[in-house]
Amino acid sequence: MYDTLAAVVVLSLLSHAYFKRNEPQPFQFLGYLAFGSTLSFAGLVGIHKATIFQALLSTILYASLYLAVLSTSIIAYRLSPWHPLAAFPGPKLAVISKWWMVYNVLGKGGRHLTLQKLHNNLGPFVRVGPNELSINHASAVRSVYKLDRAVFYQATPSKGDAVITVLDRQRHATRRQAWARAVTGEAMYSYIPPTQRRIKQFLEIIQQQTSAGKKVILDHWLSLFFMDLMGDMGFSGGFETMKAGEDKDGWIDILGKGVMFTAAMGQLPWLKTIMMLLPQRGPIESFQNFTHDKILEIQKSPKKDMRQDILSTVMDHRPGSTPLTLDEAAADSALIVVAATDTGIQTALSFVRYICVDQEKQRRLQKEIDEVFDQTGELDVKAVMHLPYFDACIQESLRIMPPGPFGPPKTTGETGARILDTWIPPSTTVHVPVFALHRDPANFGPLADTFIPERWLESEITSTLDKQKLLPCNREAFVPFSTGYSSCIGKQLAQQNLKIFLAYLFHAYEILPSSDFNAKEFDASYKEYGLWTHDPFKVKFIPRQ
Ligand code: HEM
Repeated sequence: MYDTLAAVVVLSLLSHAYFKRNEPQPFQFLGYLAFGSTLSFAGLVGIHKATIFQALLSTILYASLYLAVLSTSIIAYRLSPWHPLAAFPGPKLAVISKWWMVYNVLGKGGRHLTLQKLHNNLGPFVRVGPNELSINHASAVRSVYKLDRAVFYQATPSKGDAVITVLDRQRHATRRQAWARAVTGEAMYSYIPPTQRRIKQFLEIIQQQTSAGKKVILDHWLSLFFMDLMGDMGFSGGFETMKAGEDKDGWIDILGKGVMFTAAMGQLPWLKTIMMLLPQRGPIESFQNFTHDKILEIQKSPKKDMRQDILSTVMDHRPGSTPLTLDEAAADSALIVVAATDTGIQTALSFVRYICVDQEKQRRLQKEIDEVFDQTGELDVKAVMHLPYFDACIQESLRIMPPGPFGPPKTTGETGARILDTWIPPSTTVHVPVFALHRDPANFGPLADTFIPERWLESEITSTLDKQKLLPCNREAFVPFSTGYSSCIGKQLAQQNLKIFLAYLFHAYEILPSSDFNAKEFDASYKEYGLWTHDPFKVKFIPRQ
């Protein structure tokens, strides 16, 4: 008996040594466990002539002992001075298990603040997982962002890869070229007329709500606006949520939950194999049906009739490149909505949130914007792209509340990497905590938590405002769109959408927060789940003369 128990302990320790190098998939591990248990059961019955009941009990005992020793050995190793990341400080629970991060994302929604606090206390390198480091330093940004993507991205709940989840660099580059054709250069300008049509519709709704004396829940209408807009740009139409006054299919909600799911499960990518077995019902299924129909529509349409939308351009592969599979096209379709809606909503919301509480800033902004509208109310789209104060307000909105507060996770791969003159061992996941970086006084001065667009205007820093308070303004530490080979390909399109939308809005209305608005409470309501959630934001629109 004792010999067998000792053998189980040795087997556990040996399998830990093996799994450290060859991490098994969940079903593979269960397969090993089932195989071992079957051997034990058969041996007990066949060789030791045990009864079935005795054999079953003993097998359960051996399996439990095996799992207990394996877990203890893993935890002891992670906490030990022999672990390659032992020199980096971090919370014990984070060092032991990735579930610490999952809890901080799903359980608390306060990961952005947890990371900020940890860095304030422990310095630029913090161990936030058994094999993961958070690196909060402006000079680390470029070295981190040029590394390969971590397996985090493989947790996305879809069968095929979207451009954003492709790990292979060459395949990613080809997919990215197709996206570049769809959302940059000439293509970008073709989206201006549909954008203006949607803005007109949005303004009409605001007018109706305002003349009926209603307060407007801005985030609700922003969600519908960006959803309809991306329906037009992405698929040549298909969403009419503003008209309905609601997202009746629940797609915004479900795609947001998909991001939350990835943010949490990306910590445990092995869980995807299990999750994918669950039946996908409700909004996710109806969204998949929608994209499936659009994909077939594009596949069937003759080339000369190709529509000018993101999906058809992304699917229009060039000679020599592999066409997208149906699953890949479906994954890119979801990305069109995920990448562009919530990021747009959150940026526009932060912009309005900070401008509407400060009349001086709002008047200065409107003065600048009014100059690019003619007498008939027509906007000079080219000119609106080059308004310095407007630009500074958008930068500041993206700095203070970056729509992607957790930086893209990368891996040091098989070779390891040198970051900030520190050697990071192979197979370490590293990321830059964007929220903490953007709010760090080392990068944005003592008023890093305050919305001050002037910090982006060099002329103002040297003249009117107190230099001490606004400097430094470290552009290297400003990464709302990420940077490097996998940075946001839609950056310019995003800025075009936001500028045209916000220019029309502030040209037509003076915007005030509702009388019960409490800035402190509202800001404290922000929770980070890979994307932001917060309390509703109600505003009053006052038509301008
Ligand atoms: C304010 C608005 C936006 C922000 C702040 C933003 C931010 C980002 C960030 C941080 C990434 C890198 C994510 C990662 O690597 O995990 C990214 C990637 C991406 N974004 Fe955006 N984005 C915005 C709008 C858009 C728009 C309008 C589009 C196009 C319709 C778009 C398309 C993409 C795509 C396709 C990628 C993946 C790029 C690649 O894998 O090479 N984004 N975005």
